[in-house]
Amino acid sequence: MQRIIRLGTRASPLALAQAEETRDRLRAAHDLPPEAVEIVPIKTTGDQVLDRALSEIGGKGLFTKEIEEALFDGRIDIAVHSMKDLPTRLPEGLTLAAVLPREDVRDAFISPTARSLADLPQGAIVGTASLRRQAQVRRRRPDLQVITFRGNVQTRLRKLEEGQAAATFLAMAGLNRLGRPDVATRAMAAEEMLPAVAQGAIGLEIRADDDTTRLAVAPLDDPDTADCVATERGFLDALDGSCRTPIAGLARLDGGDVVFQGEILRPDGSEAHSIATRGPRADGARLGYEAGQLLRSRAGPGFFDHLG
Ligand SMILES: NCc1[nH]cc(CCC(=O)O)c1CC(=O)O
Repeated sequence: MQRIIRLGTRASPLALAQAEETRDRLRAAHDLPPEAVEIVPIKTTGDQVLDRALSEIGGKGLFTKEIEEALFDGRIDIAVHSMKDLPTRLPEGLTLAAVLPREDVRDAFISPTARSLADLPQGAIVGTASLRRQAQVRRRRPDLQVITFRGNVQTRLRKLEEGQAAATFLAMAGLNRLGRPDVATRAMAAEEMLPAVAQGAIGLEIRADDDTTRLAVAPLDDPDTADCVATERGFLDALDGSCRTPIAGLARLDGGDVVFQGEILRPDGSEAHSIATRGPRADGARLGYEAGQLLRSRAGPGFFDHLG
């Protein structure tokens, strides 16, 4: 009898869409019947805190801890994660077995009235819960007022319609996976807003000793995405991946090379440091890590004072 493969994921519409994509790819790779792959929605700490900026609660893995527990307990075989939400160091006994082909890496600018960030009137209100986007907006447009903005796509669009803010941002990847690319007023180029590390990538985490599942997910791995994400996560790892440091990073391939760009900012946008580097794609993780170390030393100890 065919073993049932259980996919664990958050219960949000985006998380479910990502799990469905994983299920479809698994079924196609092994010619499996529908009942062979089951999706198990799991509530996480991050899902239960809706009224505060996530950064205020602190701690890494807000969206992953309960799902990893289910993996350890054997309630699921594969944890499907937005790589963006996955801490750089995985718990002992778990491993990243595959990274799916990346969606659009860019951030979407969303506004009922303006065409772009530069186009917003002086002093306009912009809503986002992301520390990175808050810092990048303040850096580029110090005149704007930034407020914390959370909730799903529908909630945010309603808040925009009500005039609570003139604009917001969401990952293009999420909008595309939800079948709502129309929500984006414009996709922002990386030069305008450098995306979060691993944005648009889905990772499959399994038990390190589960060889059956490792073999099952192997054909789903996209080496191009995996090498880029490894570079970006190396960068994040060197910077300690603190939830309170706005960090952005994007790697692309150019032949056999990985081309990386990274940025760290003060939350108020008063200071930013960026770095660009390239090297053999096989060395991506080390390259990213070294870029992070260099940026850390360039920024100096004072830069991280706000962490206190
Ligand atoms: N932090 C929440 C989160 N985690 C992943 C995505 C979008 C999908 C992705 O980047 O892969 C989002 C929402 C957003 O940033 O708009």
